[in-house]
Amino acid sequence: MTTLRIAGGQVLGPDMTVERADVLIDQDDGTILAVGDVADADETLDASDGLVIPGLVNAHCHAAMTLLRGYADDKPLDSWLREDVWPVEAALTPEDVRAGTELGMLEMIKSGTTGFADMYFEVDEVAEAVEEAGLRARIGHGVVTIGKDEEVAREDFETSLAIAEEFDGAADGRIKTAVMPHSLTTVGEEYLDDYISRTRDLGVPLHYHANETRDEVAPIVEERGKRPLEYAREKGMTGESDFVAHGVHVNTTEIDLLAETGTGVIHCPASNMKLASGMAPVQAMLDAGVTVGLGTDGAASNNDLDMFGEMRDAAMLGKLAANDASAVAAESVVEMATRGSATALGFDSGRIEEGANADLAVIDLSSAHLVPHHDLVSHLAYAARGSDVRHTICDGTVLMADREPLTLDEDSVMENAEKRAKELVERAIE
Ligand SMILES: CSC[C@H]1O[C@@H](n2cnc3c(O)ncnc32)[C@H](O)[C@@H]1O
Ligand SMILES: [Zn+2]
Repeated sequence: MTTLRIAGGQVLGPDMTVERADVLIDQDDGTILAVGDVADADETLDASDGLVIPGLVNAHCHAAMTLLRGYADDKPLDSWLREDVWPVEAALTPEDVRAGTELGMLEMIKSGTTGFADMYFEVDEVAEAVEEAGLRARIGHGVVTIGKDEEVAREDFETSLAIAEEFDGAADGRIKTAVMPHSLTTVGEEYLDDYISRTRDLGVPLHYHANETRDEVAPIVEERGKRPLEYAREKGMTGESDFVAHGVHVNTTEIDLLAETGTGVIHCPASNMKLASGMAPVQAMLDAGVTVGLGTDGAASNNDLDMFGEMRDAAMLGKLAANDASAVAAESVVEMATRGSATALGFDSGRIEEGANADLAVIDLSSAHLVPHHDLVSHLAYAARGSDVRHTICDGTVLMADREPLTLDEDSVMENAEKRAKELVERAIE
């Protein structure tokens, strides 16, 4: 057995308390062996002046959309997608998706994220990139059927199922999959019965955008006389392993439905603010017992993949939404970004405890904006930044040490993404 000791730091425990401790990792099976005073190990990573936290889990994103960062801003969801994003995405090549995914993962590793969920296209490229970068991910091919002939729409769903089957368990189990219909309005009902039942046979989760904007909820209510998540339940799309992105416009019946079925909700506060989609009732969902995780969404609607920013946004927006300064408190957002997201994605991560996946980040506490150290959980939620991350470890492997990424070549990833992004946009607007 090869062991790694993260030594000399303070450690954030699963109950959100902070204690002085070392963390011992079994690098062969990628799990935490012990938390406490650890005498010896094959290798040591220094965490003095640091706080060891569970690696953050970005539970909803489209990593390759880093190529569209800053390409189209200041519009609402529907026109942003139809006028700007979808026309460019139509010109994406597999190499573009690879380059954008690598850039997204570089950004995530640098800011202490060790796991993510990704809905996009060219997923075989995404899978290879995840394997190379060393992160943990639940990935899937996003299906859109509106505006497509039946044959093409069915092909899209077949791709999503085939990808889910092929890559589940890849990269030594770091990669898991899901079938990912884009949303309840962009996928036709005529396809759901068949493909949802085949997803269940495959035994993988479903992940889709739901209740993101008022404009998306209204037609479902008008046409079907029921709320979107009631429609989703009727179609068999809610359950313990399933997770929806956004859940902004959910009423009390839908909140109860989410809690009863165990369906996870991934809160994306920055994207919801930027596209003016609305304020999710996060405290009400937490009070009802819904599993709530946190996600950045794509970098084109955020515009970064920094989960520290997302925690801060979630806390701030949660208070406004509830009209209550005590709502969505620091502990709640840290819990959401770690265990909440990990649970929603089905990862045994998000907690520093013997037996859990060794997915960790070490935060450097020595910067001016983190002094004094009254309450380190408060700092994680309100004051820390992605650039405070010193080391990132996933599955027992060190992905970044002393701010130097080890699995991705930082300069060439950035250079390639810059070039591909420029050529992509030129091709798309030709
Ligand atoms: C079919 S792959 C995923 C698809 O989703 C698009 N997308 C990015 N952000 C959002 C969002 O906030 N709501 C809905 N859809 C979104 C992305 O551009 C891809 O086309
Ligand atoms: Zn999204």
